[in-house]
Amino acid sequence: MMIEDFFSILHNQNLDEILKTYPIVMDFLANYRLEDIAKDKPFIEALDQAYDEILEEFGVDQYSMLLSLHSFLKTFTSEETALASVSSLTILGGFNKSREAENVSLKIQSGEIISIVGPTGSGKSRLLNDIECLAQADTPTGRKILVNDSEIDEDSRFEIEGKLVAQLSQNMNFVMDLTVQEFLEMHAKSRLTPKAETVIEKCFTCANDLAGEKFSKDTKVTQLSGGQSRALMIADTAFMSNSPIVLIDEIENAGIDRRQAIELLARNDKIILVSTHDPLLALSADKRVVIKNGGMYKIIETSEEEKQSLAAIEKLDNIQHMLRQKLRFGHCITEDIFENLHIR
Ligand SMILES: Nc1ncnc2c1ncn2[C@@H]1O[C@H](COP(=O)(O)OP(=O)(O)OP(=O)(O)O)[C@@H](O)[C@H]1O
Repeated sequence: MMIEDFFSILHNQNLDEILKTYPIVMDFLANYRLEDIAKDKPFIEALDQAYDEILEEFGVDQYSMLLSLHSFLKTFTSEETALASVSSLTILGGFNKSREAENVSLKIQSGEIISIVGPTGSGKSRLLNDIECLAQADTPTGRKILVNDSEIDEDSRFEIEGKLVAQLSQNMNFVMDLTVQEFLEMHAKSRLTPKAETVIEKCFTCANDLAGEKFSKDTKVTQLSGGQSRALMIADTAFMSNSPIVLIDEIENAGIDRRQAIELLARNDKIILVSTHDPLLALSADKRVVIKNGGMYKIIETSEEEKQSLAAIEKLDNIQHMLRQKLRFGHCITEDIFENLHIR
């Protein structure tokens, strides 16, 4: 749908017709306490009648309210389209650091979780970056990213880039001195999130569940620990972003419940790529890409045997977690801990 179509719809169609096609518009109206507005006229005419008080309260005039609804519809429908329309992502091989051809290409279907493994400095983040910018043989690796088997032309590449991909990177540095509540409100507003208050509450509760140490809504985001800010961003991405592709760079250092985080992010048939050194995460994925010297070297499908080994890995992981907690809370590591675990 073209942008100007919405203008003509908003000018010419009665609100009840618009609501039939776009029920989400009710959320927009509710945000401005306009649920009771007359529905048997076009929006601007209905506003004309009795809503001066509300307009004044929100500090907007009728025209800016119209623009706001227009951009709400535009964002909502384009995100819905982006989400609905990505059924696969294909990475066509380019070159490794020695300029040898990568003889591997990978097609990822929606709903799949892919891990990326390889030594430090081998090129895992580079692969994520290629996907984030929807590379078209114009990055150091020469890789090409296809969406639904098609190349992406220049215009749509920059238009869809931000909507298609959400990235959680290793360093979450907040520059603005906002509280957690203000930060979530700002995101909800900029993404025109329907039912913003409920979603903000969900994000906050979920971030606190994921993070080892609790924080409050009044905590400044600049004061959150690495793990807490990562947890906040994961919850934010899970509940407020409609991007069909989520890229995660090394979640293991974050001090949060990693598997819970991945499961949360993988809702709604999203494509998830996670770069990791963590066996638990690597084997929780459907497939893993092994990176060597900057190139995709192998794709390994997680076998049944490997999946069954996850229970044992989880036990080891719990032991690590228990040791970490003991150290964190000032306890000493003694022989009897290992004897009780039958490790010695
Ligand atoms: N195929 C390639 N061609 C040229 N340069 C590459 C290629 N792959 C990776 N690089 C470069 O190698 C460097 C290290 O890569 P990257 O940061 O992706 O490694 P990593 O595996 O994520 O490391 P870590 O595990 O330490 O986070 C980067 O400068 C990256 O741009």
